Amino acid sequence: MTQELLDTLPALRVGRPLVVAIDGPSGSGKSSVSKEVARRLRLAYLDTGAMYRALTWFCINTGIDLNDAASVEQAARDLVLDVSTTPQEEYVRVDGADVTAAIREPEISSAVSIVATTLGARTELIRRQRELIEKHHRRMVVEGRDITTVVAPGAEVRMLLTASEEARLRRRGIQMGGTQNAEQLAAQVTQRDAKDSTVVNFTQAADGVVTLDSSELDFDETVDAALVIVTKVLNRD
Ligand SMILES: Nc1ncnc2c1ncn2[C@@H]1O[C@H](COP(=O)(O)OP(=O)(O)O)[C@@H](O)[C@H]1O
Ligand SMILES: Nc1ccn([C@H]2C[C@H](O)[C@@H](COP(=O)(O)OP(=O)(O)O)O2)c(=O)n1
Repeated sequence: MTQELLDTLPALRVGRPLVVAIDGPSGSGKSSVSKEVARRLRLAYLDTGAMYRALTWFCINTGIDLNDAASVEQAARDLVLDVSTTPQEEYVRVDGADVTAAIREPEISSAVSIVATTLGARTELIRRQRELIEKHHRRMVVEGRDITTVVAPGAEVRMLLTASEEARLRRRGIQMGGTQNAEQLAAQVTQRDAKDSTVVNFTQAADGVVTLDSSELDFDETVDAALVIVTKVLNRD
């Protein structure tokens, strides 16, 4: 999709709200595709998964028992979090410390579901996510697991990005530089999704949510298909 064509869309005019909500399982391409979509549409960008990861990092590093729901919930309220909201730069800071790389470590990937399934912690992070969307005048691509259904069900565009399990495991394996064996990858992708699915549904599209299956598409084709969905949905309204 050419930039010229995108730039002529009336719905993209500065000042109009345009929230693009993208959900999907691990390794489906949410972060990378959403970031590029935000760049092309000149919108802000929020990776909500990074917030769950940052809270997990904070709990582990302050010795909070992840299985103690009340403590995790309190930690969510205490967390001093600064997360980037543009697709041009990526940073996550907790109490001013840069944890951008640390929150991607396998130790965090393995533990994050315990935090993400603590409902009180979700309530607090969802509140912060909505606040960030408002702060950016509702002009933002927001990606995660419950954006289309819970965080921003009123988003102008709602998409479920999927890919076969095989494609998702392969992509994550390449992304981790071949450092993880099949068992470790399954723990970080398939088993994590199974646990996360107990509190949010990101495997089936809710009413009004458009599914984009990227199994047979490469990265550029997926971005293009996502932009086609955005323009179609906006032209329909
Ligand atoms: N359509 C695609 N085809 C091939 N690789 C992809 C595609 N989409 C994303 N990727 C790559 O797969 C990896 C996982 O993508 P990522 O955006 O981190 O997924 P998620 O945020 O859903 O976990 C990244 O290295 C990314 O560049
Ligand atoms: N809106 C969200 C975003 C992420 N989560 C949870 C589920 C995931 O296990 C973790 C980390 O999310 P993240 O998007 O970083 O995960 P992947 O990039 O798919 O590995 O947070 C969530 O429950 N709700």
